[in-house]
Amino acid sequence: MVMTEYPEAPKVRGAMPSIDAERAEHGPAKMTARDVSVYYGEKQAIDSVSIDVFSEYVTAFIGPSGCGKSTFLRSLNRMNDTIAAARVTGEIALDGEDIYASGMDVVQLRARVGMVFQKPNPFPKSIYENIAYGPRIHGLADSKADLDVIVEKSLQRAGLWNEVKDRLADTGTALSGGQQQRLCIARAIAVEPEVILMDEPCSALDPIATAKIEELIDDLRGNYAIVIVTHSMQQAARVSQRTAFFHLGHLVEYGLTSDVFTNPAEERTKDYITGRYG
Ligand SMILES: Nc1ncnc2c1ncn2[C@@H]1O[C@H](COP(=O)(O)OP(=O)(O)OP(=O)(O)O)[C@@H](O)[C@H]1O
Repeated sequence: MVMTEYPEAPKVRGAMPSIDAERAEHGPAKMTARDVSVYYGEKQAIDSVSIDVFSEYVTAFIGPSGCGKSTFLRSLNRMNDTIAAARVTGEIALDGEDIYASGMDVVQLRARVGMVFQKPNPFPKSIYENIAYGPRIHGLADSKADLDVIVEKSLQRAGLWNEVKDRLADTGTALSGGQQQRLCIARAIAVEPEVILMDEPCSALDPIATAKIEELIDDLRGNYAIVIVTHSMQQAARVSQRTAFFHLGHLVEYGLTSDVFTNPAEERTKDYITGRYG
């Protein structure tokens, strides 16, 4: 189903004029959310959030604990479907197509909109198999040779190839935490996603492994729309070009990262980035 075009940018205060200008330059957003609310049973966790996500940028979701960042992130590839009490209203589109439409193939959607979790979660299989599994089930390889190429390319892109090329048969769970997280990123990349959602991907990692993931995010920028939930404002400032500030289930402000951090439009954003709560 093709959804309505949205000529107007979502009505959120912040640096929208700049985003409007870039939208004019880059064309339509990769993903659009309009009036999205998410409930867990009776409890509302997200209230009428509208946002555009572009392929050209890394977009950071920031805000105090419990404000709904992860909930909203999970609604972008229907991971909330796996939570029985969760209900999503409003519209979310990928290239203009309603991802909650009844005919949507959710397995295919989650390949197009991949996800990397807080805690690295490689399959308890070999490094090779961790990467090969997705392309195989999605029919992206015709032969073992094709699969070998995909595995190598994905590990290269995730900056892990040189570290693991001689031990592809070893189990993925035997790698260090940072390597496991890069393996998970390689696994997401292997099925040729258009969007990669990252839910606090560095929170279980030490500073060196964190720096490597941040470098990797920067390398991947522009090839995929990347959305990252982070508790670290320094990280948001380092890796993202767009920042969305959430508070109590609302999207308070969304704009250029540089503007959100140096000249926020909203008092609540200012209080958060200056450490008055959170
Ligand atoms: N599976 C669930 N069932 C019921 N309520 C939930 C569930 N997951 C989250 N919530 C509630 O929804 C609200 C938003 O939670 P969410 O985890 O999305 O926030 P967050 O901003 O990502 O928090 P954090 O930064 O602490 O991870 C919270 O009140 C939380 O308790």
